[in-house]
Amino acid sequence: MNEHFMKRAIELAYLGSGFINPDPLSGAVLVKDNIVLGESCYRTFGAASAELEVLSYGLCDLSGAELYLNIEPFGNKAKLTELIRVIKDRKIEKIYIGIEDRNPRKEIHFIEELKHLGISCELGILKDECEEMNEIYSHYIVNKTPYVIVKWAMTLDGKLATKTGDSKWISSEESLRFVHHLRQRVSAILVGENTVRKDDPLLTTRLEGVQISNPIRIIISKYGDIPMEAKVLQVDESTKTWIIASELISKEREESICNLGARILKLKEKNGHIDFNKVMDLLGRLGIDSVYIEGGSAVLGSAFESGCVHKVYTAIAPKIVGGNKAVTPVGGNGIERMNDAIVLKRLSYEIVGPDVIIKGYIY
Ligand SMILES: Nc1nc(O)c(N)c(N[C@@H]2O[C@H](COP(=O)(O)O)[C@@H](O)[C@H]2O)n1
Repeated sequence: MNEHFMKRAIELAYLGSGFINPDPLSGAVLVKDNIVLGESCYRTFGAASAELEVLSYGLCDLSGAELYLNIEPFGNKAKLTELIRVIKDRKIEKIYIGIEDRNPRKEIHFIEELKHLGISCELGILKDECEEMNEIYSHYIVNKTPYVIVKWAMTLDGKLATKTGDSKWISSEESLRFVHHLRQRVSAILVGENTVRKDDPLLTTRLEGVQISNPIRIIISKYGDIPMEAKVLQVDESTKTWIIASELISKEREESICNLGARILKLKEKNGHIDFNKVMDLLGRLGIDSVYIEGGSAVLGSAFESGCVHKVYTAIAPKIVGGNKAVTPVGGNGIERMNDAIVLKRLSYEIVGPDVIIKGYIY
């Protein structure tokens, strides 16, 4: 039964995806005598917490009730003190918490405070699910650099496109929908200028029947060498674009891109390249907690070589295109010995339509 209510808290928490970054996804379920009395989740950045909201429902007697939270409540001292006061006043008997808040600067240790008050607390129900849903928060709050997720779709023979560069579409409609759920979760989506030139992608989130939030579109383009009519340069309130360029970008290019509403972020070149770790440091400083890299091959090569990738998704479509010139997913210099290969950890597989989606972690 405990897992059942925690599952519901997780489900609710996911409704905040894309709307509350860099705060954690949090859901709350209030239960008494195995009956759900209230449910809430954190869906708007800066709004009241899910826990406080669920406890303020109605005037019914909550003594002996239990509260299910996917993550330890976060926030400043005043907010948490108020929450603890309400929990005590309303005589909540037990609190089940999925995972602790990893914030190294937290002002109140919520679980310890409750224990001092004699309120029972159980930590670790559905821990793995709770960890995964808040992996972005848990990373960013400690490191202040974005959590980096990469994804590519490839054919069964490991190609990103045919030898002519044709890549639409490798994966199925079902896989594409899966991708849009990933886009919804993150603060930024990143591709290289070659992908913009070849695919002219929109890089927005498109999901039917769901309120969507578009990630900021980030394009790595040293000299802003992308067509002015590219879809990613058509910017409005809901579709922001940032170009990461070299400080050597020409004044004219910079002006034309900025006139379209995109923002240019300039970094020093190192050996003719923009250092990926510097990109991540900069984005972290700008409050970007998560970056989802969709390619192409050169950008994925740099991302892996820089060591900044945390999580990988690969959609493998049951198609074979052949050709030595057909590009493969991860470019760059590559390694010499198989023993030095990056080996993904905590692997899982999912059949999505006709494709297989592999998920794994670098760390
Ligand atoms: N999941 C997936 N399946 C394929 O078959 C693909 N070719 C890609 N490519 C990526 O999706 C981008 C297109 O984005 P929009 O739909 O225009 O927003 C493309 O540029 C690749 O990054 N992905």
